[in-house]
Amino acid sequence: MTTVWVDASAGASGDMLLGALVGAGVPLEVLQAAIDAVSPEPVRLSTERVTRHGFAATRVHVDVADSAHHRTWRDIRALLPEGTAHDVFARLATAEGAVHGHDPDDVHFHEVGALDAIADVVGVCAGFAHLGATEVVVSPVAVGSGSVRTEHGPLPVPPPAVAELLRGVPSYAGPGTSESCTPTGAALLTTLATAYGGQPAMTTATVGVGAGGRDPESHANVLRLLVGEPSGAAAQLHVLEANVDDLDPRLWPEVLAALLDAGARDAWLTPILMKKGRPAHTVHALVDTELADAARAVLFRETSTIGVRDHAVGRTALDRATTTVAVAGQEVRVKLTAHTAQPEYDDVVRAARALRRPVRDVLAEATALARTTR
Ligand SMILES: O=C([S-])c1cc(C(=O)S)c[n+]([C@@H]2O[C@H](COP(=O)(O)O)[C@@H](O)[C@H]2O)c1
Ligand code: NI
Repeated sequence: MTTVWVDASAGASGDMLLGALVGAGVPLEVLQAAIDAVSPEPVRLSTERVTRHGFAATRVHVDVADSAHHRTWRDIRALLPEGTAHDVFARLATAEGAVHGHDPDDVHFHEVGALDAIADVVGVCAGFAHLGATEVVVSPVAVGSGSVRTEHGPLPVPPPAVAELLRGVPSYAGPGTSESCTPTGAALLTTLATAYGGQPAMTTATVGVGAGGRDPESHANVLRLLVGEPSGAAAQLHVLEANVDDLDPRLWPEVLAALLDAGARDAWLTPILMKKGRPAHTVHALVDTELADAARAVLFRETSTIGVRDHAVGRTALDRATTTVAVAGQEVRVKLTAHTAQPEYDDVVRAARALRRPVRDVLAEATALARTTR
């Protein structure tokens, strides 16, 4: 399992991503070979060590022979096999088609001609594949502010294609006073991302710092990749909450069950006194980022709430394992940590009923047995 966290707090572009991948240890030859396999004309990659506001970074130069030749998505699709690079271009073409009111097939890729875009997209996808990324978490994306000069005159930042590509994705202006995230950068991030948010719990092995061509006064214009292994400690979770004063109380157990079925790690109620002295409940669900939407949907579907709060929370969990002990021949699963041995209560009740013994006796015996087997 390899986790990659993309720090896009200074924005993203194809060349920043290429630089960060090389900085994180992906051999340039891997990127070059992937591009050579599809490019209709020669493309040459080279690297340069640069500094951005005092920070060392890798810049990848993409030299193309015919930067004036514009290709449409129809042309490029014919060059690309099915796969992630194909998906990135399809997203880009769909977004461009939407904002210009064109058929995606007829979309021309901007400014520098399609070869440069092919190199960026194919190279970046090959780089992530080389890392073996199983989880790609993308930070909120800085898009910049102000305006950007294009062939067609000035465009507001974020330019229309970026705004379209980042629909449903956390983004903000960030430190840049011009365009920080290009359409190619946005298409790459949103195709590769498996989740969005701050750095996930991980043990970082390598850090890649990628620079593009611009070196503005305002900030270090770099994109960082943290590459490592996922770790269970201090996971980033969410607590969803809603105060409810008008639900038939008989429904609450099913609401909690539905939240757990939707993948919540825990779901619980607290009694509260609401405005106008009304007795009510707060329903809470502890969820992983990627399951928050599903749990939120349960709250809207199964309760009468019209709003759900969301707090990002840290959580430090002890490593745990499950063992099975036999109490007078009855199997009881026990959850073990370095400090605790906790029999599964449902198993204990089933065993106690089968043995016609008090639940607390079976609980004590299962706990003692688990401690001796540890
Ligand atoms: O020329 C056009 S139509 C144009 C449109 C847009 C839209 O967002 S729509 C953006 N741009 C700018 O082109 C450059 C190159 O972007 P890449 O993704 O190809 O690197 C960039 O500055 C875009 O904002 C041009
Ligand atoms: Ni455009």
